[in-house]
Amino acid sequence: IDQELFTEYKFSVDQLMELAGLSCATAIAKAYPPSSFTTSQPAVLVVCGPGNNGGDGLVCARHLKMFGYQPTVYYPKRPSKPLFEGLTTQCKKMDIPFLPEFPSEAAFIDELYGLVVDAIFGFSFKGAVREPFGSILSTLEHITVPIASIDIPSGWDVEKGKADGLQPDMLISLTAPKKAAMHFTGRYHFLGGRFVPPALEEKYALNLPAYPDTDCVLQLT
Ligand SMILES: NC(=O)C1=CN([C@@H]2O[C@H](COP(=O)(O)OP(=O)(O)OC[C@H]3O[C@@H](n4cnc5c(N)ncnc54)[C@H](O)[C@@H]3O)[C@@H](O)[C@H]2O)[C@H](O)CC1
Ligand SMILES: [K+]
Repeated sequence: IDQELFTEYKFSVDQLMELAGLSCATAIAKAYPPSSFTTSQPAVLVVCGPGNNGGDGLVCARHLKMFGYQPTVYYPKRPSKPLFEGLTTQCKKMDIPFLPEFPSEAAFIDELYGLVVDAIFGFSFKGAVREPFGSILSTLEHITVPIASIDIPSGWDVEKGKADGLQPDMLISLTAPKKAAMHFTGRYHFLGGRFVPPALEEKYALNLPAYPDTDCVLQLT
């Protein structure tokens, strides 16, 4: 589906990433309004990985800032491609800080942030997790503040999930929930990425639920 959106339907990655990231920020604003934060500021740590899932995270961070949150980004592996360089510059010019190092202890994250956005890996994650992401995921497994995962909880097999892996409080499935979403036990499951043309939806019998009027997200659970 992802391939066909680009090759047959002539969407650019930038376009879909913008809609995906906007969906994520919108879903987060619905589940965790700034007034629900117990930290002095609605501070959000957005952890971005090396692929398009990380790009969704950068877009999400920019929209969160627009929505009145205080996002901070951690982006350790930055591809040298205009798309990611552009998204990084846009965030920096929005005064979104980029952490030089990942907090060494889970307690530091709990103290400073009210929410963590997991934009590390999406549907292309495979095999055993490589550094620096192994240590990052180990730390995230021990935090107590909620985690909102973009598309798939990072480190999970896209179909089988990972019983002893990250257990996010929120999942924002993009385009359509992946099979692993069956193993999601958190409080909020949203669908985002309202960009699938009806012909493509029919071809793969996606059977997507209807989004409410003009909304870019739909709460599933
Ligand atoms: N059509 C859509 O639904 C859209 C989805 N988007 C988002 O894109 C991701 C998928 O992006 P992709 O670039 O294909 O890959 P990932 O971000 O999932 O990760 C690839 C990245 O990670 C590295 N990697 C893979 N396995 C490992 C590992 N075991 N250890 C360490 N690193 C690993 C790999 O080398 C790559 O660098 C999808 O989920 C959505 O979030 C788009 O925004 C567009 C529309
Ligand atoms: K993720």
